[in-house]
Formats: sequence, C-alpha cells, structure tokens
Amino acid sequence: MFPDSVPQRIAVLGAGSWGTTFAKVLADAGRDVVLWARRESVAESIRDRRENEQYLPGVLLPAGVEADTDFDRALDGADAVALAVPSQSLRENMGVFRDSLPPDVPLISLAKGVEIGTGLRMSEVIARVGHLDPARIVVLSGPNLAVEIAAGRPTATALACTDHDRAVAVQHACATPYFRPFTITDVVGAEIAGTGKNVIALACGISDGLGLGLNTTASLITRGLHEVTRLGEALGAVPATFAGLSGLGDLVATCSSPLSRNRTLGRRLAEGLGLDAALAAGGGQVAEGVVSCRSVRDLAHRHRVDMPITEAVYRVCYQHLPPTAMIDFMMDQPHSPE
Ligand SMILES: NC(=O)C1=CN([C@@H]2O[C@H](COP(=O)(O)OP(=O)(O)OC[C@H]3O[C@@H](n4cnc5c(N)ncnc54)[C@H](O)[C@@H]3O)[C@@H](O)[C@H]2O)C=CC1
Ligand SMILES: O=C(CO)COP(=O)(O)O
Repeated sequence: MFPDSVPQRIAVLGAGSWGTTFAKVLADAGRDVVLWARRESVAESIRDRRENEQYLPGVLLPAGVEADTDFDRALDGADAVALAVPSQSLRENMGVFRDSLPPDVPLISLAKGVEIGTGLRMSEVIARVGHLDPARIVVLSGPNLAVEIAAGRPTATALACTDHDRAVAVQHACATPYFRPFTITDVVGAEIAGTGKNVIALACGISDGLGLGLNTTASLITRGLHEVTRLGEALGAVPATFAGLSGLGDLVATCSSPLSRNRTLGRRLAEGLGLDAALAAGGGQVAEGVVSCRSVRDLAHRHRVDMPITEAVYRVCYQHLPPTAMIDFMMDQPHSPE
C-alpha cells in the first residue's frame, strides 16, 4: 500500500545535526526537501559544498536537499513540515513559523524534551502555540543517533500519532533501506520516553566517567526505564510503549554510545568539569538531558512519581552534588520490591 497522501515536498525547520540528518533521510526516500537554517553560513555550506560543516561534517548531502534561511520560502508549497529546533526554543520558533505553516499538513516533531515551567510535551507546545489539531502532529522518536544514520547505518524508529493514517503517510515518506519507521498511537509514551532517556544517559555517562562497570550501566538502564515508565503511566501513556523503539530502544542506544551528547556530557562531569565547561566542550550542540532533568523532575513532583535517578542527575547538574556522591545517593534509596 502506498497512500495518495504521502507528502512529497517537505520543509525541515532546524539545520542542526538531527534536522540535517532527517533531511538526508527524506531526500534518500525520494522526497524534495528544503532545510531551513537560522544562519546563512550553514545554508551556504550546504548549498555550495553539499555539507553542513558545522553540525554534520563529512556527510555529503544529496541534491534533493535545498537549504534556505527564509522560512516563508522553505514552507511555501510544503506538504509536511518537520520541526528540528531544540526543545526549549520550540515555543519561540513556533510563534514565528505559525502564520506561515501550510494548513492541514502533518507536522513531524523531532525534538526530545519537556518544556521548563509549563511541563508541556513538545507536541503540546506545537499544538498550543500553532493553534492546531494535535492529530496533525507526528512524533518521531527512537534509537536515532544522527551520525550513524547520516552514514547510512540501519536503524528503526517510531512514528507516534493519534491519527494512524497520518502516521502511515509519514512512514511512507521517510522509509529508506537504512531507516525503518514503525507507527504507534501513544504520543504521550513516545515523548516521555524520548525525554527521560536523555537524563538516564547522562547518569550512564557519569558512571562510565567514574570507571564503574557494565553492571552499573545495566542497573541504570533498567531502573531508568522503570522510573520513566512510571512517569509515563501517570501521564496516561501505554506501558508497552516503553518496551518499544522509543523506549528501551532509544534508552539502550543513548546510554551505550560514545556518540551520544548526553552520555558524553555525563562523562565530562565525572571527569571533573563543571556544567558550563562540560556544555562548552560539546561545541554548542544541544544535550537535552541537562534541561530535561529539571523539567522531568518537576513533572514527577507534580504527579508524585518517585524518580531517584532523575533526582540524582538534577542534583549533580544544579546542586553541586559530586558525581561520586550521585552513585551513593542512588544506592542509599530505601529498599523496595522491584
Ligand atoms: N542529534 C541526534 O542524534 C538527535 C537529536 N534529537 C533531538 O533533536 C533536537 C535537535 O537536536 P540536534 O539537531 O541534534 O541539535 P544541534 O545542537 O545539533 O543543533 C541545534 C539546531 O538548532 C538551532 N537552534 C539553536 N537554538 C535555536 C533557537 N533559539 N532558535 C532556532 N534554532 C535554534 C541551531 O542553530 C542548530 O541548527 C533535540 O531535541 C535533540 O534531542 C533527536 C534524535 C536524534
Ligand atoms: O536522541 C538521540 C538518539 O536517539 C541523540 O542523543 P544525544 O542527544 O545524547 O546525542
């Protein structure tokens, strides 16, 4: 089956490593893509040298990816729009894009995070700021380290939308021999899983930086999955989602890979860098777990969900808890059934 509604011209708003990689996936899937970049230097590098030298160096972008700094032009004639700016700037950007978004087209949400202050998930920010039907929003989330995908290494992902047909249309639009999307309907689960795993990856990076072993990593992944699932359930998510690609899949990839910016940041904290220095060492690329440990902790408090790993990461990032004491904090939690 190849539905008539498969988008052909797609605007990707945000030319960081994930927006650029997803633009390549779409072009490799046969779509016409316009990638909106904030900065002319990024658009120029893509136009003139077919490479995003700042965010995805060494990757040749196909001719199907055009780059533009004018979002009105990028959105003109688009029959799907992917949003690829970091979570905490999505509100501001949606406010600017809102009036130029084509009516009725699917909006593909790529950011992983929960908004500070409001506790809103990214699809909620998009729907509220854009005054649009949540059923138009398709959340893409899974084990999707950009650099691997850009190199054509196979992976799978989940496309979550309450409107199944819309998810199927996007599934057909972005499927390639190396990128295999599955559809689900649990938007809440996909978003909470994708947000929570960055915090757990930070904890795994800290553990790794302290020279602890795979038992520690496996314990963090398993208990991390448990606490993120509990939060998801409290918010109405389907527990099975957390065993899927946007749950366990993404958690394992991010917690295990040296390519993960969140895990790398955790390592740097364990090696003695302060938060600002550790962020600066990341070259300006976003590590969402730093903000998400705050917004997820706030949500957990609001819904009375116990999240000791998230709490420990929050204390390291914002309350000067030494990384070694983070492990003690977790090991000293009251004993409980699994
Ligand atoms: N890189 C990856 O492997 C993956 C990233 N993601 C998620 O995608 C989102 C974007 O991440 P990346 O592209 O990796 O980040 P990045 O750090 O590589 O790039 C961020 C992009 O956003 C732009 N940006 C920063 N602040 C902005 C603002 N205030 N307004 C507009 N644009 C702004 C930057 O210029 C840059 O183009 C994040 O939520 C991340 O968690 C999801 C899956 C995979
Ligand atoms: O979301 C990601 C992989 O699925 C990317 O993780 P990092 O932001 O930690 O690199």
